[in-house]
Amino acid sequence: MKARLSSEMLSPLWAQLERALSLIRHRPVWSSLALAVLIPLTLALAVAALMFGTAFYRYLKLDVLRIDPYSHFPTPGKTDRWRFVTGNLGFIRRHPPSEGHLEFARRLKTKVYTYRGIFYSPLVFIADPRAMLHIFSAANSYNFEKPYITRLVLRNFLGEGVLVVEGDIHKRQRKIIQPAFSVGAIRELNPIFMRYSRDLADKIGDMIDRSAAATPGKKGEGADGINSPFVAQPPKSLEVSRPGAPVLDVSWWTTRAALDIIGDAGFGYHFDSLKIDVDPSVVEERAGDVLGNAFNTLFKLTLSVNLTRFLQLYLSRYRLLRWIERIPNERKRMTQDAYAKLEDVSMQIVERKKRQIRGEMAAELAARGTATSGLTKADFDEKAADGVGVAPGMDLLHLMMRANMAADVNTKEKLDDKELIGQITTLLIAGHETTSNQTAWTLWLLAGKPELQQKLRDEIHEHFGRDMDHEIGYDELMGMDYLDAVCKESFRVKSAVPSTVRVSKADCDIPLSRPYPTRDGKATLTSIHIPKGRDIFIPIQAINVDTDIWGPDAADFVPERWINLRDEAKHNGLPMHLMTFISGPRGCIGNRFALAEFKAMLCHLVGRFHFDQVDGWQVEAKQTAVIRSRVVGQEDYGPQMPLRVSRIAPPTS
Ligand code: HEM
Repeated sequence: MKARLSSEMLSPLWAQLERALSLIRHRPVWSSLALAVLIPLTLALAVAALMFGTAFYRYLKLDVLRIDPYSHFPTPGKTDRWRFVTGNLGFIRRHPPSEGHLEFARRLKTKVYTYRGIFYSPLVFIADPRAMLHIFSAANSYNFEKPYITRLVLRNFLGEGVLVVEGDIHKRQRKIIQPAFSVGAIRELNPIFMRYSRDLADKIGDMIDRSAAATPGKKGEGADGINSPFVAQPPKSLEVSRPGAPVLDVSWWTTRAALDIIGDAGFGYHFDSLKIDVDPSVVEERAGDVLGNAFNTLFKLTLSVNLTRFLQLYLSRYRLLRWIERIPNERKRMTQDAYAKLEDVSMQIVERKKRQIRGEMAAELAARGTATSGLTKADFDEKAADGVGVAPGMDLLHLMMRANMAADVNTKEKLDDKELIGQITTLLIAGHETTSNQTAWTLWLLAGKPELQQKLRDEIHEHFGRDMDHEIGYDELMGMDYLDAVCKESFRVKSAVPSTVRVSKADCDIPLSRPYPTRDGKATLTSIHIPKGRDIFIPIQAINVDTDIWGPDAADFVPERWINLRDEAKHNGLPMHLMTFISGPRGCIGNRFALAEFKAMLCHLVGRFHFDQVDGWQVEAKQTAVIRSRVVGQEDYGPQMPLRVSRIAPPTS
């Protein structure tokens, strides 16, 4: 029956193929046309038949015969016209990040359900903290990997970095790089965070002052005022700008600051992206920035996914079809070229650091007067833990490489050059748009609540002075209570990475904190059985706004909740009580770095300027790898976070 069904399904395809071949045999003039049109058409039909066949088979198993392990889970049913192609993903995409999933949870009255992805593939949604802690625990983390396609795409520009690798390779890499992110090491980076945050504020101040000095009515002579644009200022923002209170895309500027910070604090590279002139007529591409340019090319190539690329990626999830990804084409050639450039500059950075570190180690050993052959791992662990001896200016890569060069680290444990290069691009991608977008969203949240903005500003002035003329150290920055509450509340309500996905490496059972209803409502689910190879959606943002943990106002931005945390939040077992950075061995290694950098930027911006939302403009979240912002009706301008920025009022006395 099975054989007859499939031959019946395939017969039109064979007929087409035979026609194509006979054209080639009998009419040589047409043979090239046949090759160019009919054979690809036949193959496309074959692929389509395979996919629709798979989708229909899944539908039968899940919803008709109900013989799939997920059949008894609640499910939202049909929400998309092309349900066998996009499952429920169209509905999810039409909503802001996490909102589509939360809407399903509300409709189904549960935090555990399944929905359908591409070609009806079943995904499970689990917004249960106990399940999350189980998945991300040290014991289980490596049984839940990133999906193959995600790793394939990321590998294009992250090479063998810690974000991409899995299993024992990840364990080995993480062990070497972890000490570079210790409190002691981050403390030493504080001057870098502060310096670039001050530069960022100076740039914004410069634009406000130029707009204040504007001659109303004088148009189009460079950024000399209100009638001329500043760099990266869309025309609509220019139209609503006022003298002394221009509307600026703050995310564009925080992204530049974060890029400069990660370049300098991450691996000692100076992007100098904040040095750009605010006058668009003098904007120049920095020809010398090979690393930045190559990275941008790779980023754009990776993000532009047309139908062919989508099919290539989708089919690569099947082991037998992985060769498809290796077929040479123009995109592949461009990707390889850009990566070669990136690799070349990164290798120069690595080589330079190796020479520096050898010199440093020799000097340290000479100063100790010991006869040992080198510094040991304990030397680095000890230093990283208390910060003693982590010399100022030692960037993350420098610390990673020092630990990697310790005399007593087994050669097999060490990171090779390719892996070190992978860490550079990983730092760039993981540590740049995340913090910059988080900062931009926080300014927007504060702009919507001026009284909270002022409360934060008062605390900032207590520490930095009314004119922001004091420098403060890491410990003082971390000790600012209201700032801490604002940052954590922002991480909670606008998590820069709102979700991620994992795949089970083997059949497993995931425990739940409480029972949830089954599909027919007649029984309950007390744990979840996940078959090998199934995708699990990790709802970071949804757990962060769970009313059971955070109370009925969970969706609102209320920094005060951190001053007196609810017991349910206090004991949820997550780092900082949040899902934002997930947890365990695959949790965000840069969370301390992110927090310190974010706080420094916020202090310098809120301490010097007042931020307002633009009347009548609706800012919406759009999910890419991180959540970005755009304005409804101004989608053509792409991601932006326009806010009206003015200098704070001078003291009254
Ligand atoms: C607001 C800021 C940030 C947020 C919300 C954030 C969030 C996350 C999340 C959710 C993951 C796990 C992703 C997954 O496995 O699917 C992650 C991983 C990672 N993050 Fe962050 N991150 C932030 C900033 C940073 C910064 C500043 C750095 C570096 C300086 C960094 C470095 C990394 C690295 C290296 C990983 C991979 C860790 C591993 O797989 O072992 N992140 N981050």
